[in-house]
Parts: sequence; C-alpha cells; structure tokens
Amino acid sequence: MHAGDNPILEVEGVTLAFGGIKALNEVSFRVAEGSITSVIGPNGAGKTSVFNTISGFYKPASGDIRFRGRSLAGVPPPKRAALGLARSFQNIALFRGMTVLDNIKLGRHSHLKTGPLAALFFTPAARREEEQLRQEIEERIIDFLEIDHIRKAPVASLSYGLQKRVELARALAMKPQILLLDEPVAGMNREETEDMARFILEVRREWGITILMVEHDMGMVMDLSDHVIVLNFGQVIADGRPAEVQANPEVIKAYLGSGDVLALRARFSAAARKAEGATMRTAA
Ligand SMILES: Nc1ncnc2c1ncn2[C@@H]1O[C@H](COP(=O)(O)OP(=O)(O)OP(=O)(O)O)[C@@H](O)[C@H]1O
Repeated sequence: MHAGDNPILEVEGVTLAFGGIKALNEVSFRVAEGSITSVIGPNGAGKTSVFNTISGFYKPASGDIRFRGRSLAGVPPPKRAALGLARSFQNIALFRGMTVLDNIKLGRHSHLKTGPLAALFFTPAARREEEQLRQEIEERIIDFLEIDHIRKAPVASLSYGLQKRVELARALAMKPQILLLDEPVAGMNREETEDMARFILEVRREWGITILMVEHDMGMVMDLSDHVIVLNFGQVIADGRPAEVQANPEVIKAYLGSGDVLALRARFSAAARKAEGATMRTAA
C-alpha cells in the first residue's frame, strides 16, 4: 500500500516552534486509510510534537493537517476526538482510582447524544443510550481485549501491561477512525509487547481502524508497519516501506549520530530474521 493512496490524514508543511527552536520544520506526510503507519526517529526528533500537533494540543506556526480532506485548523482537541481521531499517551493517562469499566466508559462520552444533565436525571433516552453503551463495551471491547476478568478492578491495582491495554480499550470506546498510539509498548516486557502487537494488528483487521504510532521498539515497528516515516531534527528524512527505510543511509546516519545505532542494527536484524522466518513458513 502506498501512503499516497486514499489518505485519511495529511500533514502538510507543518512547522512548530518553541521560542527560537523549530521542533518541526516543514513536516509533510500522508497516512493511508487502513494502514499501520509509524513515526520513528532519535530522541528529540519531533515525534511527540507531531502527535501533539495532530491531536490539537500544539498549534503549528504554519502548515495544515487534514483529516479526510478537511482542515483541522481551529478545531479543538475534543472535537478532533469526536470526529474520529483518538490517541493514547506515552505515560498512562487513566483515572487510577476508578474501575476499568468506568475508565472505558469515559472514552465513549464524546459520542453520547444525551448530555450530562440527562444522564444525571436518567431519562429514558439516557437509559437506552447507557444500556446500548454498556452492551457495546461489554460485548466488543472488553471481550476483544481479553480484560473481562478485571472489569471491576481499580486501574491502580493492575500491572503496567494491563493498564496499557485498558488505555487502548478506552481509546477504542471513542470509536476512532484513526488511532494515534504514543509508544504503545514502552516499558513492557516481551510477553506484554507481543500481546500489544497482536491487539494492534487486530484493531486494524477487525475494526478497520487506521493506526498511526510513535514507537522506539524497532522490531515491532518493522514487523507491524506498512509505512514508516523517519524524523530527525524536526524534518522528515525518510518515508517509505519498512525495508526501504531500513536501507536508507540517511536513517542509519541519523541513528548513528544519536548513538543508538547498535541498538537499531540489532533490532533491524531481529526484525529481518523474523520476517525471513515468516516468509519461509509461508513458502513451505
Ligand atoms: N513544550 C516544549 N517546550 C519547549 N521545547 C519543546 C517542547 N516540546 C518539545 N520541545 C523540543 O522540541 C524538540 C522535539 O521534541 P519531541 O518531544 O517532539 O521529540 P521526540 O522525538 O518525541 O523525542 P523522544 O523520543 O525523546 O520522546 C526537542 O528539541 C524538544 O526539546
């Protein structure tokens, strides 16, 4: 799939400055509908700034972001979420004292037709909506993410991996068309990482949701992505399929400069070995 085909999201010429520093400098890329697209780059390259600009937390000095062809200029973050653009955060942003189920329900509120007052007085319309919401959450999201056994548990009591899964559940409850995942496997052990990778693939396959993620785990990026965008010093230095990006000398140089190159090579080759194994299994 080429990112130029049917873009759901277009970032065009975006420049973002903090004082005199350009965190993003004329950044342009497209995210194809139905793709898993990753944004990578060494520390400080501008990945979080891209996410914050797309979700509306930062206002670019120039450039435009379009969602399904519509400019998001002047559209505040909650409205972007209601349009179908949801995100998770690098550091878990859940209500730790609340249960898993209540946290997930919060995600859905941007779509409820009945306002908080109606919900308070529990009108028939609010009740119907509440019931529909409950069923939708229980039947689909909780089952899908295999968190049935912890639905009544307070989030604070859960392992880190499960909390990240609940965060994904809450983002899904927002019924996104595109999901922005900020380092979905950061801090996870191997098993938690593999679970999350499986869920991300299934979110795309079963729910038809486009994924845009920032991730440092290069094995995961190369395994999952259709398309990879590489940032360095606030600029796009490579944009293509995982194999193209890995072979790009500019990319190697960027990671070399950051001192991450050994880790990068190890991760690249682990990803390549895995891909080779998958190809051989398919051919057999
Ligand atoms: N709120 C801010 N105020 C001032 N400078 C900022 C702010 N946010 C980011 N920057 C600067 O913008 C540049 C890009 O930072 P950003 O956090 O987007 O990079 P990143 O690629 O996400 O890094 P990391 O991988 O370490 O999370 C850096 O030079 C950073 O210091």
